[in-house]
Amino acid sequence: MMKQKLSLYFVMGSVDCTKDPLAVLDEAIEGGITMFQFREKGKGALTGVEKYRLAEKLFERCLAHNIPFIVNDDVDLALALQADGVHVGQEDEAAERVRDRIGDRYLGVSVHNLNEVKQALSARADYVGLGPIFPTVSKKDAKQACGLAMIKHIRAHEKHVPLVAIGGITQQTAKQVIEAGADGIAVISAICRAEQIREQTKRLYEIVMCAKQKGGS
Ligand SMILES: Cc1ncc(COP(=O)(O)OP(=O)(O)O)c(N)n1
Ligand SMILES: Cc1nc(C(=O)O)sc1CCOP(=O)(O)O
Ligand SMILES: [Mg+2]
Repeated sequence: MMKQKLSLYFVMGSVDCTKDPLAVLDEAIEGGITMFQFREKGKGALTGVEKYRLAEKLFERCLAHNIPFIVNDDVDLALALQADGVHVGQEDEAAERVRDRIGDRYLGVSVHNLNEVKQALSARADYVGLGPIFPTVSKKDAKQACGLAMIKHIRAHEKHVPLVAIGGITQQTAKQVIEAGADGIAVISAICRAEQIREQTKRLYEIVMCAKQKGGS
């Protein structure tokens, strides 16, 4: 179930969009995204009531289409909205504490190596986000790219962990990412920077689903 939801995970905030974020999300939903993360971060990001109002509207769209709505970093916001889950990184609120606060909502944890995967699992994470796989333009403080080899390494040691790969993934690389052992791809620019968001999202979805079918996951 979780592995299916991770297939095409769209991560986005207003800063990533060149047009109305609601219109971007609508098109991405029409294109077939399977999960959404509200990541309102970076220069010019909304805060306070404005951030809350945008989150509320994006959440409504996801609810209407049965797409899990995950909040990045901000556990208070996730609880206030009764969102489907939270995603935290190694420098955010500790995963164990987040799990205690959110109960059985989804918990995603960013990881960069096998040790962090094991820690995330002991904190009762529902999935891990491994990245950056490739260099990314969307996260200023991203670590060095770990490449497809890290996906293979983690999958060799943790056969069942729901794992989504993130960072610089495009239509050109999505197939290799799934073949390396990821259950899905998480993207910002491959959707936000697409000229035709609906069509490009649909293409990404087809690539991922086709690669997953062949790999039997
Ligand atoms: C699915 C997914 N994976 C990884 C991240 C990165 O989280 P983090 O390292 O906490 O960095 P920020 O996104 O908070 O800048 C993610 N957001 N989503
Ligand atoms: C939000 C995020 N986290 C990363 C990590 O490595 O943990 S890379 C990243 C940005 C992903 O955006 P794009 O698809 O445009 O490369
Ligand atoms: Mg974070």
